[in-house]
Amino acid sequence: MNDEYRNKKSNTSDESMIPGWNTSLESAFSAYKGPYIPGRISTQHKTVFNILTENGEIQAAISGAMRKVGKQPVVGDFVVLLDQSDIGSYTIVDILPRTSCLSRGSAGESGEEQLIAANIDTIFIVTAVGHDLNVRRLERYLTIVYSSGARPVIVINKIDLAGSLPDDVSETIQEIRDIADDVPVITLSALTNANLEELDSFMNPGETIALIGSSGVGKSTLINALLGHDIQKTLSVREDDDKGRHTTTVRQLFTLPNGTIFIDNPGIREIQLGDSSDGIDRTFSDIAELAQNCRFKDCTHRNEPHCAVRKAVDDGIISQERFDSYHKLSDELAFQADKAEIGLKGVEKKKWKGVAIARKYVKSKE
Ligand SMILES: Nc1nc2c(ncn2[C@@H]2O[C@H](COP(=O)(O)OP(=O)(O)OP(=O)(O)O)[C@@H](O)[C@H]2O)c(=O)[nH]1
Ligand SMILES: [Zn+2]
Repeated sequence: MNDEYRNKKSNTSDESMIPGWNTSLESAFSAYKGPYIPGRISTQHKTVFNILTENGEIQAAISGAMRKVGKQPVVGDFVVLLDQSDIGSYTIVDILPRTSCLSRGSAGESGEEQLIAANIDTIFIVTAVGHDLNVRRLERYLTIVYSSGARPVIVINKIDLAGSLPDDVSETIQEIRDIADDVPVITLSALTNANLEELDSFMNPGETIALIGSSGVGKSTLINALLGHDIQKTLSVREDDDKGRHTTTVRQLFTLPNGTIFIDNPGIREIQLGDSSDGIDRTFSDIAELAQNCRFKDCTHRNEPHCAVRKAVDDGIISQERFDSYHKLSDELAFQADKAEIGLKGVEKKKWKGVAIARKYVKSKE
């Protein structure tokens, strides 16, 4: 634990309750006179936000004026709240200037981009030795991070498995170091904690970090290792949802004992890259493997002669259901890609779990 930070925390004003609050925010906020307090969005619900303030964690919605102009805060935003705590109410009336914004953009005609999180200083791009380790994928993640304005750090997790894999991991890691240029590349194991301390120099008190990377690379495990607890247990908050039902949510913004702030939310987790064939190949690796024996390199396994995949279905090696589902998903992904839609809008998430949707374009931030 950083002593300097501990001292700062124990004897500063109430605003130190707002993780990441600093002097430039202070001066931006000083324009507000009256019953206003600052806060930071910690969790985003449909219309309500959880906000960390000097009065503790509160819930508020945005003002009508903000709604009218389409101003939407996201996790990590520093906001201005109209404090009507005497009547038990707070309203978000403004968003303080952002230092970075992580978004996924649609390349559609509207050019609309979907903001996911704001004011992230550093993004750990997490990958893992094994299937996920891929130079091209990392290049795309780097594009996202660069356009967000945050500083990228490449984290190669599961290094404990390196020795037991058939392929030469060290060669790929060297390739990654080559394309990474001056971006730090850290190899570690979130499971055994090997090399975990190499992340220390990127985790400064008061700075905000987010993790992006494919599902299963170990983002949760890494956060747990850094936190030293089981995060689900530590950070779950029981509260009422928009319909008044009790729910358990995991706080999306939290502070580590050393004062580093982490943002981990579904929107960030859903940033998955890769062209559609990538995702399909991962989900249907058996079919992808067989497809190497099809006569045509671009065989769609429908009508082409000498299709090894259809033969495997005929031979009962691959079930008809699996084959059908493969085609169904390929079609849907192709459709999605054509629309160049980024996001999971209108798609049942469950169905898509584990499938990397084509996220063809990453719009740079405004
Ligand atoms: N061998 C090994 N396994 C690991 C390591 N880190 C995580 N795992 C395992 O990898 C699996 C996935 O880890 P998670 O932390 O759930 O991955 P995630 O990136 O959070 O996945 P999503 O929640 O889907 O985004 C789990 O079974 C972990 O135990 C590691 O360093 N070494
Ligand atoms: Zn084929």
